[in-house]
Amino acid sequence: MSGQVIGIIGGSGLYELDGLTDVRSVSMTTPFGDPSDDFITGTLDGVRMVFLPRHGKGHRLLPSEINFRANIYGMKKLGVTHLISVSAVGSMKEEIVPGHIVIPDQFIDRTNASRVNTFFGNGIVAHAQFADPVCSELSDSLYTAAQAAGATVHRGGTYICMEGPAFSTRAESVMYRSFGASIIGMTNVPEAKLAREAEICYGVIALATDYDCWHESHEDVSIDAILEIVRKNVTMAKAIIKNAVGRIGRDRKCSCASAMQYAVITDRAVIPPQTRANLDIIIGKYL
Ligand SMILES: CSC[C@H]1O[C@H](OP(=O)(O)O)[C@H](O)[C@@H]1O
Ligand SMILES: Nc1ncnc2[nH]cnc12
Repeated sequence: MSGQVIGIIGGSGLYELDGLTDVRSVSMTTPFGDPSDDFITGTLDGVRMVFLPRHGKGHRLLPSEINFRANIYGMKKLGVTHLISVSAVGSMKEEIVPGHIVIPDQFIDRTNASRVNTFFGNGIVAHAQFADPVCSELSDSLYTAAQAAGATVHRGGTYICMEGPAFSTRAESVMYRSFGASIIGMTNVPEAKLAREAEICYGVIALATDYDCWHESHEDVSIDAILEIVRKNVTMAKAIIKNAVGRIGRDRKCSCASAMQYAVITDRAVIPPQTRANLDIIIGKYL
């Protein structure tokens, strides 16, 4: 059994993983509240895995209702070193055709303050570096895994994260294109920020499902159209995950595992005991 533990957060249409052995369901409450659902742990090709459906089983949670902190805390507590987000996204570029896969390398955050996207506060201040918001090593593995699964895959691109739940207006969609966005979704930015704070490598497998509402010769985005593309591609998404598992190295050569080493500015002597206790699993080694 290898040292790495791979977490998968399944997005719209991915509510379970195939092929796991030694499967267990882990129910957890955290100092930050309840995760989206029970975590499913198991082994895939000799690698320990943890799976969580982002919106809960049966897709019960709005993007704004997801307790991202509890989800990432739970992943960290279960030993996850590499976290893969699987997400349905709108395409903001002609060449990213519905059915294609994108491995994004940048984000633009258009969510609002209703999303809690940090473990800090309550007497402790830290500022993580976020210039490169995904792990490039993990993203390389996802890219080659997607190619091996036969996907048409785009390496790099900017994911714009909107609040939702309503889809964008046409004016917003056109504006996001002028920002240079490649894809649009509602979930990945809080997750990426919290994964960085928890020193977990984070990478994204984004499945383009629609052209949002900017494309003059395509239908405006609808749930029907998204689900049709997701259903057609869920087997491929699972194949990409399976291929990726064998490609993710045991040794982390990236800087994700020490991302918070110099990030905490607060005088250790004034950190409230409860705040310190809540953060023990996340960055206790620096406190
Ligand atoms: C079901 S359409 C909109 C919904 O799908 C995406 O979710 P996820 O990232 O979890 O796959 C998008 O972000 C919206 O939450
Ligand atoms: N067009 C879109 N906008 C936001 N989230 C999405 N998820 C899938 N398609 C989307």
